[in-house]
Amino acid sequence: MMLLEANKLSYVYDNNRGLLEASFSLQTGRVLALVGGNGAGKSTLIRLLTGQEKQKSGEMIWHKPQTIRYMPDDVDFPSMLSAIEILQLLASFKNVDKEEQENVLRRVALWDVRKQRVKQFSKGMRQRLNLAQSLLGNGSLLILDEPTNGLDPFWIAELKKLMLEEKNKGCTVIFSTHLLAFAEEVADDVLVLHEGEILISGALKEILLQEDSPSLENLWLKKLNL
Ligand SMILES: Nc1ncnc2c1ncn2[C@@H]1O[C@H](COP(=O)(O)OP(=O)(O)OP(=O)(O)O)[C@@H](O)[C@H]1O
Repeated sequence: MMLLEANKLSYVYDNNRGLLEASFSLQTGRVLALVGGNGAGKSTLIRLLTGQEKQKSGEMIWHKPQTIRYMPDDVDFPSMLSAIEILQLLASFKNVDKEEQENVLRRVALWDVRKQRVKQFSKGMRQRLNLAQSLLGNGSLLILDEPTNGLDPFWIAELKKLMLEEKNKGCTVIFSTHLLAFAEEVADDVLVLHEGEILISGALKEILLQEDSPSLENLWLKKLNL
């Protein structure tokens, strides 16, 4: 079932960079990877999808109203609060009960340190707390901005499992990443951005077959003539 259609979606900053006339569509229950190099436009697109910014031109048609759960890329938690206090605070906005808060903390292995101040957390632990808060609630669309940032290989593998669990519950997942192999392992669909424009978009397996490319990395390098 169609979830979203973007038609010539643009958000251009004063320096003429940003996202330029992006057109794509997304079906419900799919996992979409937004990939591309630094400055390609991934975060700009995520800001439009999450409603943090409004496009300057073009349109975004949601075929079904969505409750969005969101993992930002640079979260600054109040460092004097503990992990459980932060989660309780965020859970109160989403009407999530205590049991679910506890489950989520266990899922990201922060249960034992839940009473520690976030100030004492490593980068990866803060990122796992960020992941935990995004998993709270029942939003039908989960948007993750660079979720692998700061995670070690074990947690990258766990993240993959968590994302696929959400997909299996019927949730649509959109995430951005620089890790092309990770994108290939998790995503059904891919949107490759380059300098604000869409270079490749569609079902990943079909694209690789059509382009006769062994991997997304190979295809990306080929398209950029690198
Ligand atoms: N606030 C801003 N003002 C001016 N230009 C901006 C602003 N934010 C982003 N840009 C420009 O828009 C383009 C797209 O940036 P964006 O942050 O969306 O890229 P990205 O794909 O998320 O990059 P990265 O992988 O480095 O996080 C870049 O050229 C960037 O310089």
